[in-house]
Amino acid sequence: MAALTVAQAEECILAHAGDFGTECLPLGQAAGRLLRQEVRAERDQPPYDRVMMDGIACRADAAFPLTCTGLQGAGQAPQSLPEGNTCIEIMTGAVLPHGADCVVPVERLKREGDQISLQPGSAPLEMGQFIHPRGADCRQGVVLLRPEQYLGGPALAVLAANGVSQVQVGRLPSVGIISTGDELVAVDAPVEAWQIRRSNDIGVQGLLAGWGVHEVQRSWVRDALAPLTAHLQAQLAAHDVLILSGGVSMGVFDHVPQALEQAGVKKVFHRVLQRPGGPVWFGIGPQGQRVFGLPGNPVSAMVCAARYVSVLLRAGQLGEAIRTVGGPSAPGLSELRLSAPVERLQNRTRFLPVQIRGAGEGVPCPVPTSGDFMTLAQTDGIVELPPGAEGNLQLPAGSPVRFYGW
Ligand SMILES: Nc1nc2c(c(=O)[nH]1)N[C@H]1C(S)=C(S)[C@@H](COP(=O)(O)OP(=O)(O)OC[C@H]3O[C@@H](n4cnc5c(N)ncnc54)[C@H](O)[C@@H]3O)O[C@H]1N2
Ligand code: MOO
Repeated sequence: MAALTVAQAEECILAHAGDFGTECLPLGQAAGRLLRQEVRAERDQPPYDRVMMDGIACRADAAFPLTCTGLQGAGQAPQSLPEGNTCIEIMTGAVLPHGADCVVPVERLKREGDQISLQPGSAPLEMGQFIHPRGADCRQGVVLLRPEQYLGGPALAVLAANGVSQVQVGRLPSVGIISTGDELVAVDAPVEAWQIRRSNDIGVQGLLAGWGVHEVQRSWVRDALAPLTAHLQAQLAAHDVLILSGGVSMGVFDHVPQALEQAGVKKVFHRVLQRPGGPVWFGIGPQGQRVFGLPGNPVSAMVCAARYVSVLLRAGQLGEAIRTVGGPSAPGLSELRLSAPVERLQNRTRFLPVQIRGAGEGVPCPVPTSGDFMTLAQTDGIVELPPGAEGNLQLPAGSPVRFYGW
């Protein structure tokens, strides 16, 4: 099978993303999730004519001085303004008293006993001033949130304000992250001169945490077909999604594709026209598990997780019926402008690490090879540079490019 373009790989992932299902969560646990229900306004918002300033409520055509006949705070049932030149002392958030049609802030008033007059030079009263009318924000029954909505702070506040205490959201998958490679040792183990510490697995776990996925198990297996196959079978039984790193290129110890096949995982694609991360692998397990084989080089592993695993997670949380586009599961900048010219590649997509500067500018932070990952920690993500044509590889400063954060 020929290598796919990045767009084709994304389409394949979307077509095979399936549906992680829906779950009902108490509002306090729903932050960062994707909504899978429609939410309508429980009542008009604000639900009553709401006083916007601490001061008095009166009639706009009343003649000062006014006689103050009562005090009404927020959370109290509305009083009635008596006939004549009267007012009620009122607090922000209170219901407008019956019969009143304007509010005067306390800074504009002088008080002597129960007699209230206007400060000299105060503007004339206008009907409706400092009153937030019932229904001005929204009318009862209008659609406020739709499926696919990211539940950040403002959306959670809307849910709470409308009495939604239990919310239908996309379920998150359980993920197994598997490092392969005989050279890899644990972070806290003694390390020989010919060994390296494994870092891709925790790096991928960090990305998953940023997308709200916390049910994660990390494991390691050596480069041998039989143990790899057995480990894959066990991990497939335990998780909805597997993310492997290493062993997907052409070395004699790169057993991952064969072991996946033996474990019943059907290949959807292997290799994408991109750098880094070209050897990336994706397939479907016997019970519909989604399986990624990320190339082992650390920059490649991060790039492929940021670009492809993010697409699967978002799509699987939304299900086929409601999802419209792929992309990162959390909102954020999705397009940057390049701060400097960059070179595209011919016939393949280039993923370039960047720092975000100011309002949506991406500063290129190229790394010499996909094994140089120490400076990646100073970057915010990658931009996707589509292939360029021969003789026209340079992309000028200011060009808009798609951004994937980490
Ligand atoms: N003859 C060819 N050789 C290679 C090709 C190719 O097309 N033909 N592709 C190269 C590219 S591109 C990449 S990327 C790598 C991908 O290789 P693998 O996925 O098989 O990964 P490994 O060989 O197992 O490891 C590569 C590199 O990454 C280090 N590594 C692996 N896992 C981890 C981990 N969990 N934490 C930290 N570092 C890890 C590993 O030690 C190697 O140095 O293949 C090229 N070769
Ligand atoms: O994914 Mo490889 O460089 O393209 O390291």
